[in-house]
Amino acid sequence: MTARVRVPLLAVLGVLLLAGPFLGMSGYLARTVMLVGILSLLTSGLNIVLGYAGELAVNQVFLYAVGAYVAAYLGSAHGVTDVLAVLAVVIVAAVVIGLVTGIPGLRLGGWSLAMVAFFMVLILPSVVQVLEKYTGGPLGLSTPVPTIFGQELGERGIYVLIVAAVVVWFVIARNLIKSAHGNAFLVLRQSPILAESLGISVFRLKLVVYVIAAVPCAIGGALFAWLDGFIAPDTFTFAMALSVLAASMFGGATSIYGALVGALLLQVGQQQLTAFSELELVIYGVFLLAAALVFRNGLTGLFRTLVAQARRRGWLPAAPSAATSAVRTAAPARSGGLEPIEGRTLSCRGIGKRFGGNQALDDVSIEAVPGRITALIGPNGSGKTTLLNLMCGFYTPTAGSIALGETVISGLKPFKVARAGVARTFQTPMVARGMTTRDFVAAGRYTERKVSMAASVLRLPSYRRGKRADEADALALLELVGIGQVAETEVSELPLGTRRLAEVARALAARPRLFLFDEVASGLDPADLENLERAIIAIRDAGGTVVLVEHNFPLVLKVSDTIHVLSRGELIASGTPDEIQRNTRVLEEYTGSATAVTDLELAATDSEGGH
Ligand SMILES: Nc1ncnc2c1ncn2[C@@H]1O[C@H](COP(=O)(O)OP(=O)(O)OP(=O)(O)O)[C@@H](O)[C@H]1O
Repeated sequence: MTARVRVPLLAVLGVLLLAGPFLGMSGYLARTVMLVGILSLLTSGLNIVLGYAGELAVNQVFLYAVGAYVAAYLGSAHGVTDVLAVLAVVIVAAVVIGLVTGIPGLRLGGWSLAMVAFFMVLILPSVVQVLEKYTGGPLGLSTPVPTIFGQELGERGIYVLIVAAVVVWFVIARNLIKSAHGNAFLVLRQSPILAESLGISVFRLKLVVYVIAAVPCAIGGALFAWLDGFIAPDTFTFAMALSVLAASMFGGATSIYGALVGALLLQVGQQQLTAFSELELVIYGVFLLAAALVFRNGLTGLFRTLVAQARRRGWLPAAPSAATSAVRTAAPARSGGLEPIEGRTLSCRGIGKRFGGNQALDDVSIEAVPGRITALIGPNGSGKTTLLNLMCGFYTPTAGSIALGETVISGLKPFKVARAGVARTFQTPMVARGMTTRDFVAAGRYTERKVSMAASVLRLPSYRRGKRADEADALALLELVGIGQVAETEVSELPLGTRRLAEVARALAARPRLFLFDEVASGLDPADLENLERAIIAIRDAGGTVVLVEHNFPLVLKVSDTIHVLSRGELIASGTPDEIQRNTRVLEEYTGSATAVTDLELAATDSEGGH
């Protein structure tokens, strides 16, 4: 469904839903709609933190309780019932709790964070007890009727408030996720290593996602307190935490509206199964297992797969590509060249790297200069990738230092090295699932052209300008590496060779000063190889500093200005391709590897014949 149809359709549905009670909707149905809405807020919170930050932080019920108690306490103890004032306090409370639990929790990450989150839900009754003076303890707390500008909200008013809050939240979530920030979240979920190499501080972004995800949960709590007019600790149970998890898995954690689908299923299911309430945990367990086994991306994922299959078989028309052609015309025509790049000299001085008892690199000193291609070759296990990982901050040298221009980059975190102007590709290409090739390439510019989250949510002109420029840039770069035709294809579905070229375009998008290509030619067919060669030469000609770690000797001999040869962690030769081809030490070292020597000799013959 195109946005032109979807947006008005959703708007009409939203208005009909809002007007429900005025059009004769029954009280039971209205309550179901409100409960689905509230549960969808919690599910959306979990979806954001699990589906995008990749952290199983199931603390939504804790935040829900915080929202509910804040609303109830402000109303009953201080007479503050104004919806906007209370929601403002609730949001601040969610942010504070998000920060206080997220900063230590996210440092631990993984299962430790999941345990912390479960623990938060388990200790809730004790917290309520300890704070009895404010929470009413096990007896609970009644919540005065909420007001807006001094007017009390009746039943219909509360209904409109809840539905409006849910609609507003989903618009916010949608706008955020469908922006460069959402793409950065997807990169983060796919691989923290990839995120860091794009200049993203993984810890900071995870914290931001975690805090954002806390907000709808706490708002849901306040709405629930107003809906029922009374809250008690037995509302905020472990079973509820599981129901949120089940709703997320059913709807699909990376689908924006999957939270609504999951919440609807769970809420309606719960209402139908009240006779079996003692079996609640068992039922959720079965739900979770079924969701995990049958459809890993939830019902919305299943729906998307079915639509994609129907399109492939021609039962449905192909996906609209109007957006592509619009962007295509917006892309500046470039004659295969690049804008000038301000390359920087990379200096590695006396580099040593030890892994336990294994000296992977010993006293290696090399330099790569702007406007030149510097290749790093050597047999398997000679230390090439280790050196590359040192250059981009994934390892810290045990001896020596690395500088980019005047800046010492060894010892910096990878995202800081990336921000200093270092971009890399990976031996096994790393791409994020759930985004187009064009968006993946544009993600390379995430830290360069930052449009704030607020501007993205509000779709301000700065957001639109940034998006247009990023898309045009990404398309031009895809054209440059010869794969413009896959701009709208899901990047994770590209074949290996095309994925490698997409990575090169992504590296270029960051406008770095130093390019590190790790075995970028492996797996490429001749046509792709030609495109790659052209791109590397374009980078060099534009003034970039290029380091090429490669086993493809014909390519190395053809494009390199300088070649450094590593063997068992030591630098055994440096020179021009001609010098290296005739270096007896290099040929001797390669004799240890039958394929390598054949490759090098063959390559030498090839390149001589070729020139
Ligand atoms: N994280 C690590 N922990 C322990 N040892 C490592 C680690 N990374 C690399 N090594 C070791 O360092 C040495 C150099 O490995 P490296 O991967 O850098 O070689 P390479 O030249 O890139 O090889 P290839 O061409 O096969 O990729 C090897 O002995 C390897 O086992």
